[in-house]
Amino acid sequence: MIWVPLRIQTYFKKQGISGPKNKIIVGNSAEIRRLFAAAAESKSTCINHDILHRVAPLYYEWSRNYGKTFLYWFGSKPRLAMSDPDMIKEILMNTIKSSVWRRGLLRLMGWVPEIVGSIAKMLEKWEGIRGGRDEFEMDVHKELHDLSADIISRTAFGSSYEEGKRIFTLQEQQMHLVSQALRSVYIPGFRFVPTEKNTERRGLENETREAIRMLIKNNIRARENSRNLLMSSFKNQEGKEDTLGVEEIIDECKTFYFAGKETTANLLTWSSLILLALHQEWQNKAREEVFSVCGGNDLPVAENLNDLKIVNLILNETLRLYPPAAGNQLYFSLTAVHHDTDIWREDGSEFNPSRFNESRNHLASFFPFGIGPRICVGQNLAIVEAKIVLAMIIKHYSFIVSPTYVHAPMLFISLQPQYGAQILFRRISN
Ligand code: HEM
Repeated sequence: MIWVPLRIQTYFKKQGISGPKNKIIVGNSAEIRRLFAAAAESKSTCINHDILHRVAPLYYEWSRNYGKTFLYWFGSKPRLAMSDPDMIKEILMNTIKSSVWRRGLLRLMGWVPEIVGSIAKMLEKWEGIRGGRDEFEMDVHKELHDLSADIISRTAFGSSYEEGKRIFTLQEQQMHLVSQALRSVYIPGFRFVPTEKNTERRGLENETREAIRMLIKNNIRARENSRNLLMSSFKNQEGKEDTLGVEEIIDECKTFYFAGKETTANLLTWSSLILLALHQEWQNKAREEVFSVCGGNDLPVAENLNDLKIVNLILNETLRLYPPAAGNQLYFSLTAVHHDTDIWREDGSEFNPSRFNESRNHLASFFPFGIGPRICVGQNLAIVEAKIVLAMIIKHYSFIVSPTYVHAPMLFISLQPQYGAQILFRRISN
């Protein structure tokens, strides 16, 4: 408890890496909690994309005192924060082992009609809300979460949001508990102590597993998909062919449900709506492109997607400024690298999608989906989904942020708008 942390600190010190003072058992947990609480309370009077102090407050604070690479302690666990692309690449490419998710989502283009159908259903609902008015206001954050949940349920499990709803609700409740746990002191083995929160966590975990088990059992298509995605053989860590057991399949389905819904919904919220509502010139450019590529077709088809180049630039710029996924061990580094003005020049905190027209110098200067063996398997699905959503919304509505919108990005497992995403829509076509 004393010697191991001391040895680790001395080891890093010799390499010129220091950090905030470690306290026995609790590490820097108290400061981490304080920094996050202060960030959540901070309000800015103007909207800008300089968000590091809000979404990665500990990186923001400590990197100023200890440099871009520093050591801090999450309870008794050491963590190395860094924003040097070479180091990050080295770690993500060479030291992290791959999980079984390496088959990828082969049927992606075949899923386009399902994705389009799901969005059309959401837009029908929006028309109901508009109720013939020229303009209407809506908090799109929840809408886009439901949409993303529906799409992941249909594409990966062959079921609908209604069927998967219980699983999403359970996962949201788990998210709250996990988020609380992440901000409290880490004590090895404490999660096995039967406290109220731990019992609740275990109950939710068991119920989620049971719900997925039933979904796989009852829904024939879900069963086929899970066989395709998960039950086929894969190469294990020793390079030998292997298959998954039922409990492992349930584990992987859980990841899939969670990873697929949260991140994509947040990408959609930031890119499709908040950022384009704030940057009308890019909204207009994207609309012109969508009309010219998709023509009179009301609904985009798979063949249109590659030609949506401006939409692609906008999505990349959103993923750079507002990287949605926080599950990554290197999250703080990810946000820091994406906002680093040494890498992205002095306008690094501005929304400028055309920067992605230039080639990048370094693989690890932009990695919203991770790098190396654990790179996100859902990235193509996420991009295809986001392109179609953007294209379909932009064809029907122009939009600005509502005067009630408060720009407050907050890290809550993934990157969310703390007070919602209130957007004013105006219908532009019938
Ligand atoms: C904008 C959307 C998304 C972002 C930004 C994102 C980001 C990421 C990142 C950074 C990782 C790597 C985590 C690590 O290093 O451990 C990851 C892993 C993963 N993602 Fe995504 N993701 C997105 C959408 C999706 C979707 C739609 C799916 C499923 C259909 C998905 C499924 C997964 C899975 C299963 C893993 C774990 C892979 C493994 O452990 O080998 N993700 N994602």
